[in-house]
Amino acid sequence: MDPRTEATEVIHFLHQKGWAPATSSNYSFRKTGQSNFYVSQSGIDKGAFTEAHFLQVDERGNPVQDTRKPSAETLLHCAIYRLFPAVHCVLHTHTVLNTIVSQFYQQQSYIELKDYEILKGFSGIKTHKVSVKIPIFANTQDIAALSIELEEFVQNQDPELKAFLIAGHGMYTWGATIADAKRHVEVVEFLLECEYLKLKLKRLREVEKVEGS
Ligand SMILES: CSCCC(=O)C(=O)COP(=O)(O)O
Ligand SMILES: [Zn+2]
Repeated sequence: MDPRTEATEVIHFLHQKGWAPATSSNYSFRKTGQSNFYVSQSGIDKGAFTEAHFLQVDERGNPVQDTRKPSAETLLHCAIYRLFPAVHCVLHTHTVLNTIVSQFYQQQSYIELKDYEILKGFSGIKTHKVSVKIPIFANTQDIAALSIELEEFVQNQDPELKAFLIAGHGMYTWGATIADAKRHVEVVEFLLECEYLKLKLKRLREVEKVEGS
């Protein structure tokens, strides 16, 4: 399938799931062997997104013969493609869960996902007996600074990074193919829901303990 068509289908899937409300979220794909990539136009309602809303940018995020505005977060996509040469698709979602969980866990600066079977949905993971830490960066309107922070984090702390959260904002993940990136979004969102519910159950148990004593 043409990557533009495939990526557009994924965007509609994410929008239908409620993971890209209003004009939030942005997406990109890169063709094999190219440094330029295609990123979503800024400010588009993702329910109305069409293939024509992708525009070509160079590796620094500058539009190639196009006057339209690429996503305001294009520099994060640039950083991810620079860091991971095998990556061909980057997906960013704004979900209720990734927005609130990232704020809730912001102080510890990461959320740890471990002992879950679905972790095998991440490319390269073959067992549930792993711990995947999703870092949480502070939200900012300075995307250039955030992309530098991301690059330094990957280079110095986690060269195998699979996804990251921006507090009160959203989640980024990526993959070698568009299908891999979509699967990674589903894995992260599923596990954030698990962590959220686990936390609620823990609190419930604590309340029951206090009330029972
Ligand atoms: C209305 S959401 C605020 C911007 C944002 O976080 C986002 O993901 C969409 O920005 P874009 O420039 O890609 O439309
Ligand atoms: Zn965003």
